[in-house]
Amino acid sequence: MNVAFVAHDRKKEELVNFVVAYELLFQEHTLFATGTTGTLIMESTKLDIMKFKSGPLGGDQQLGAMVAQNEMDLLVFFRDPLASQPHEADINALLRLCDVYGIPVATNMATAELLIHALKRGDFQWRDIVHQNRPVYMTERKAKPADLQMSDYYLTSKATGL
Ligand SMILES: O=C(CO)COP(=O)(O)O
Repeated sequence: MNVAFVAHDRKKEELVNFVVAYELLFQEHTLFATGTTGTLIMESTKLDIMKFKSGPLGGDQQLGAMVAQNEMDLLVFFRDPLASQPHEADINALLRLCDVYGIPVATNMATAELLIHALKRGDFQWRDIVHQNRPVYMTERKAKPADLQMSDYYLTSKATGL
């Protein structure tokens, strides 16, 4: 499955700890993240993550583009409910698109735990039906972001340095 991680600054440590705890499970999936979140997770794990731009610089919108293609299967987005963000519009747009396309979203640890156990159990298999028309590289369960060509996806932090 394609899984995306995003966390606002005061939630980043919580998200990194969460991903570390389930690193073995996440190894089996194709991972994406906004820039800083992805960097922090990669520093604490051996996971390969395709990093988009930092959230305020368009990362939420890049993830939203994947959602709009129905290519994202799970979004773990630990947002900060006690701080306003300069890119609030982008955040709302991303979450809105997840509702448009019926994408499972966890915005806090409790929901993330539930969804991760569902992922482990195979409860996300219905997403394979959605992906029937996907290119092969996106349906490969074990495909790692490193195996993907840059041209396969949008501009990422690997290309932009952000
Ligand atoms: O701001 C964000 C999501 O709205 C997160 O972006 P970063 O992971 O780059 O900090």
